[in-house]
Amino acid sequence: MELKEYWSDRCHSSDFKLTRIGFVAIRFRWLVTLLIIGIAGWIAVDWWVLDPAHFKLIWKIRLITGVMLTPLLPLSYLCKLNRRWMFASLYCLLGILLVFNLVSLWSFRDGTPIPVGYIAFPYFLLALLSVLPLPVKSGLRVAILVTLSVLATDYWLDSRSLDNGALLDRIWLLLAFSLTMIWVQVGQLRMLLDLYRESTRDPLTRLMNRRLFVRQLEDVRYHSAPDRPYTLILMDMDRFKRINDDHGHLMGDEVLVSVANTIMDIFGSEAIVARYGGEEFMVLLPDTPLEQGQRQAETLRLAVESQPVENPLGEGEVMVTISAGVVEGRPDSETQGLLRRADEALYAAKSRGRNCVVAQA
Ligand SMILES: Nc1nc2c(ncn2[C@@H]2O[C@H](COP(=O)(O)OP(=O)(O)OP(=O)(O)O)[C@@H](O)[C@H]2O)c(=O)[nH]1
Repeated sequence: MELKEYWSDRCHSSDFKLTRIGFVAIRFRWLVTLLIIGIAGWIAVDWWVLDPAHFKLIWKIRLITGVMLTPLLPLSYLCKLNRRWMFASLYCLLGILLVFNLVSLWSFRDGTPIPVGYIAFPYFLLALLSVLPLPVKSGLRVAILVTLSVLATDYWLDSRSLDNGALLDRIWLLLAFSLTMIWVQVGQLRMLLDLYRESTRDPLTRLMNRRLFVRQLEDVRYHSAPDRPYTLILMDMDRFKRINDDHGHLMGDEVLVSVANTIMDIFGSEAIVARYGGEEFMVLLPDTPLEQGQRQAETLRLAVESQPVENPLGEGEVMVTISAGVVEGRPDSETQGLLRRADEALYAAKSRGRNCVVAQA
């Protein structure tokens, strides 16, 4: 877990970004629904608390705010598409609510005592926004926007209210609520990151699992240009059952981890590597033609063959080999068809006696 993951979403994987945005979209929709009901429903309280002349004005302000918030409900379905839509929706919501805060406080400019619900509104808003799993940078932006808008509103309506200790008091409260909001937001982001990793990583090798790999494959396929093919390598350990039977499952696990490390060493961060099944690994090489992918698979095969794995119980070493099937994909290749072809190429490699690479155009 790195600190920069909490500071900004720039270092999150594109798949996690989409997962988080989908999560934010759902919470955002609930937030808007509650705000519409709450802001409009508060009319009943105002009818009870305010004098009739004031009530005549304030119920209209509340109703207009409710109506202005309504388009954010359909917008929340767009906001799950990408982060730009997400932030546009969030700032629209903030804009409407801060204007509501300004106009409703302005309606008390004649000196009528302001009910506590109106004074507390910006703090309530910060508390509500803590339900969104935002990184610190986004939380800070929201907090600064709310703080500046509240101080500007106060200054505009009554510059004396910010004299002496009043300004410090306001800033202190806003700071306390902002920090709490950011703290809760980051806590949720951390929980989401943990759950995401648990559901997309293989616990033994820490490589991505099949579910995430297929999503990544679809993403690469979608973004690849017609003249820039990508290559898929499906590899399987040879006679792995025998390793388990002869040396025990602990040794089998050690071999899987060792091969996973070798794959990462050979392909580096350019490739998308997954543990595809029990003793199967998959490598996706974006922007790589078949011949190049075949050469890299051969390099890997030789590397695995030349590195015997030491038994963790200190009972000697085990020789390991792999077989691999290599296929090339284009933007119009169907995901399932591509995976089936890779499986057929691997089957061909096994049929040829194992410890070999078979490429199929
Ligand atoms: N230790 C260990 N074994 C596993 C794991 N996942 C699957 N296996 C074992 O992998 C073995 C796969 O055996 P088979 O499918 O028969 O294939 P194989 O023995 O490798 O033979 P070929 O693929 O035909 O070369 C099974 O015995 C599984 O129990 C794991 O996480 N750890």
